[in-house]
Amino acid sequence: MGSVGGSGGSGTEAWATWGMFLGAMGAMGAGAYYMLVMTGAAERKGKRAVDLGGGSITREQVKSSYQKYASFFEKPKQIEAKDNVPNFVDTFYNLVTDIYEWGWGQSFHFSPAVPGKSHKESTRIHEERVVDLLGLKPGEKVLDVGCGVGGPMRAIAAYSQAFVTGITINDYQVERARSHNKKAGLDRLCEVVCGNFLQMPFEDNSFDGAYSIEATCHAPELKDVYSEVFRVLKPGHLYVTYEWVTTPLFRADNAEHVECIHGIEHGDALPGLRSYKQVGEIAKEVGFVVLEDRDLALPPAKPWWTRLKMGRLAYYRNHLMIALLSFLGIAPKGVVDVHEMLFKTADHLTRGGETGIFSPMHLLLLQKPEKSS
Ligand SMILES: C=C(CC[C@@H](C)[C@H]1CC[C@H]2C3=CC[C@H]4[C@H](C)[C@@H](O)CC[C@]4(C)[C@H]3CC[C@]12C)C(C)C
Ligand SMILES: C[S@@+](CC[C@H](N)C(=O)[O-])C[C@H]1O[C@@H](n2cnc3c(N)ncnc32)[C@H](O)[C@@H]1O
Repeated sequence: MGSVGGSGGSGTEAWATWGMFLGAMGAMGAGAYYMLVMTGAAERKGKRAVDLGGGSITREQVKSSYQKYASFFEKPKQIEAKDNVPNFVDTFYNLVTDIYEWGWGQSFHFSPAVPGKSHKESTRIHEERVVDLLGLKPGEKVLDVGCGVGGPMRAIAAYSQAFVTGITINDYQVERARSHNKKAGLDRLCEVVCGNFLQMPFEDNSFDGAYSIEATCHAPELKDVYSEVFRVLKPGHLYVTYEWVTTPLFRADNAEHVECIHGIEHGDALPGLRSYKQVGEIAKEVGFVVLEDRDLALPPAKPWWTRLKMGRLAYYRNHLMIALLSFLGIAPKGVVDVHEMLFKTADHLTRGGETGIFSPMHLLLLQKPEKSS
């Protein structure tokens, strides 16, 4: 029998076996460490798998908060009660903000793919378009309606040198956005306020421009948020919004279309998607002059959903990782359910894009008239 430390051939074999065993253990450990700590899912962005939490919700409350979120869509649908919506949206962002940052980045929106450019560059191009449309100048004051953790805000401030004020209903996002602004050295230009965009804590006629990127879809009544933007914007000045809508290809009598749109609403905290036609009409009702009303997703733009679709393999890996972290007690229990919900919504969004029945980037360029009627 060869023993460790014994002499002769069998002793050498035993050492070799031990060496191989330890090597394999080391490689597995390094692999697990890489998976859990180092990999940043689709991209690297400052959140790690081991940091995933529930925003401002305590670890213990994540599971019950998710159950509460899901129950909003059960009958009778609480989501249909207008007053419940901001609270419900706040809960949603407590649940998803860390996962979004970890798996997508600091800009919580889609962008048309740009040939030869990375996702990061395409995202920036989509954000900088806002500056060009608004004609923003250094030193002007612009409002970001529904700012998330501030990816667009920082790109827009850096590109225009304008002062950006962002508003979000979610206080965890305020904390994240302020920390990112500071790290990026942009806190001189960017400020973040926690509040409801249906009743904004800003003076009338106080902004030189305003924009919203994939945020007003959370408003139970679009008219309410557009009226608020109208109120705080200086006369003659511009508002750009990228809206989530159903397109002319959507058929309300097609069961597959309806199922896909409901899937998008459930996975993205939406009180009900509006049609491409409604958004422009509502803007006019509020008093805006509509300067542009078009879908940025239409060709020649390249698909916005390829990034989502291509990430599928990474989502499976993420799911395993989250399940393991949750099992080990590192991630809060309900995070697995939240991730599963996002997994499903990724499919619905991709189908919405591929069939062309849904767009997350219907552009409205609106002007507040010099004299309001
Ligand atoms: C504008 C809104 C959010 C748009 C997007 C930023 C997010 C919509 C769906 C999200 C995701 C889906 C799948 C997730 C994946 C399973 C996970 O492993 C990593 C994160 C995802 C890719 C996640 C990232 C953000 C989205 C693309 C709404 C809410 C109005
Ligand atoms: C999908 S995120 C988009 C964030 C940001 N525009 C971006 O592109 O990164 C939607 C944002 O709208 C905000 N929001 C939704 N309803 C709101 C409300 N009633 N008042 C203020 N913010 C709201 C959310 O908190 C979130 O920050």
